Amino acid sequence: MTEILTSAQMRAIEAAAIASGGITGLDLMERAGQGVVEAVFAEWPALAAAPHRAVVLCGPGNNGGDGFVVARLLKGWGWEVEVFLYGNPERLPPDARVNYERWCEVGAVGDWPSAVARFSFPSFDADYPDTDLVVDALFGIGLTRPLPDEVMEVAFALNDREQPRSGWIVAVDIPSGLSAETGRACSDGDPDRALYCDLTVTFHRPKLGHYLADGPEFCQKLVVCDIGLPAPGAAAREKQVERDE
Ligand SMILES: NC(=O)C1=CN([C@@H]2O[C@H](COP(=O)(O)OP(=O)(O)OC[C@H]3O[C@@H](n4cnc5c(N)ncnc54)[C@H](O)[C@@H]3O)[C@@H](O)[C@H]2O)[C@@H](O)CC1
Ligand SMILES: [K+]
Repeated sequence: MTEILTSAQMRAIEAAAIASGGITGLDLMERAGQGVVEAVFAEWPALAAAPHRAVVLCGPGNNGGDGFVVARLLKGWGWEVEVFLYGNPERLPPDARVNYERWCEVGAVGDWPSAVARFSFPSFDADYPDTDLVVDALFGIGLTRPLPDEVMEVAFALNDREQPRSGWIVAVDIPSGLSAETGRACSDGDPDRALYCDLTVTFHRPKLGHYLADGPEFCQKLVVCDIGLPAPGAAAREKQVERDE
């Protein structure tokens, strides 16, 4: 049976693994980004066959940090990558900040008004070449309140599937706007206040929100990626082995 976690359980597992000294948050973030790229290439082999164009939307927390890793890795594959940050780079949490800096060594970061302009009609339609992949690294399991209006401006454009110029959309951990606990958009009643994705790549174990309520519709295909965290009960088993020796 698949084990499904709450956000709090996932945080506790990550914190325990980091505290044990076996792995750093930065390692986990790198593996998360690698897992997203691998899942994208496995899902759409044509994207792995030659460099394409991506837009990476990064948020103000560690989900955004995963996005900077994905951007750097895709650039390493020869892709053309545009990155936009919703938030203040000075206030990124430490691991996300490191990956922001690493990205800045190889590419530019647009601010959020530029992202809104990028996806506004009619410029989205007329002024920009097709994008093959949008990476949603805005909010993950840390989303605590409804998506801000300026983020929804971009999400509405991407959710409009009559305008297929954005290519495939991959969600890092969970589609932005969706509660990892309830599977509903964090909103005061608008069920569409989240980003509809084609592929969702989550880490270690699925979360409740991937399966409950509207979760499956927002996530579409769900891939669970191993980022090197211990399996449930592993710590207890290790202690048992120590006692037996
Ligand atoms: N070491 C780690 O903690 C790891 C975290 N990972 C990634 O980190 C994510 C969790 O990171 P965080 O806990 O930083 O959370 P998020 O990155 O999901 O978002 C938290 C940030 O968004 C802000 N926020 C929340 N709701 C908002 C709203 N409606 N409007 C504006 N700002 C809002 C919070 O104040 C905080 O700054 C996971 O989903 C996963 O993608 C992975 O890299 C694996 C390792
Ligand atoms: K996300």
